[in-house]
Amino acid sequence: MLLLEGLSKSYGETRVFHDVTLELGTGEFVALLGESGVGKSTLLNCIAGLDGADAGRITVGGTDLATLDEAGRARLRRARLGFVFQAFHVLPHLTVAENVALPLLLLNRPDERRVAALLDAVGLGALGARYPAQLSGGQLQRVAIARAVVHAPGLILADEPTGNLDPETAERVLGVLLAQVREAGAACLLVTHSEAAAARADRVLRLSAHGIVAR
Ligand SMILES: Nc1ncnc2c1ncn2[C@@H]1O[C@H](COP(=O)(O)OP(=O)(O)OP(=O)(O)O)[C@@H](O)[C@H]1O
Repeated sequence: MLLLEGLSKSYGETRVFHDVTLELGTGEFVALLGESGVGKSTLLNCIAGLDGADAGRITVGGTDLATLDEAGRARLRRARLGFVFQAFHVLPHLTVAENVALPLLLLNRPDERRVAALLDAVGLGALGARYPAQLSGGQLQRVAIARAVVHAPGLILADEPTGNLDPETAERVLGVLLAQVREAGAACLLVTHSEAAAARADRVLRLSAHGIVAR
């Protein structure tokens, strides 16, 4: 589902990562660890086509991102990708339920039952009519997780999705991500500092300035 080959990225003189190679198959749940600032979020942004790598190749579902223009990358993101951003990026003028429904609307596949089921699954079943400003940080994080998986994407990129959650709630949302992997066959790359989250993964990798290695 995802193939990274010799991926390198610098910001000016600062090398972020170098020669990253990784293959992530359908139905695989992989945790990516690494020190703060080592480039984990930047790597996810490159995979999503939101940032550009300096060298190497990114293939998502058999498509080389370099062969797509901006509109093509946006289409690929919409159809195949679910992204849980570290900063959530929940839209403030939409309700919780509308935020979660958005990926389905963009694909012309509205499905209120699916939205309601996912809100229930992340423990927000009673809060669908609220606006983001009326939620806690951990609740916003769960909105972002429900939104990332609502359209059953083939590839889920999750940046610290349990960072603001208590252990029990964290376990619950990991279960939602795992269900997408185990039952819907998604591939999931989970960036985390949490050992509990890493323990649920099929493989645990570590990103350093030299590349990605198995931990
Ligand atoms: N737009 C940018 N311009 C310049 N440097 C940047 C930019 N974005 C990120 N960086 C730098 O690139 C490095 C990698 O940042 P990134 O956010 O990818 O790290 P991370 O591993 O996700 O960190 P954390 O675990 O703290 O979230 C950091 O040193 C950061 O300061």
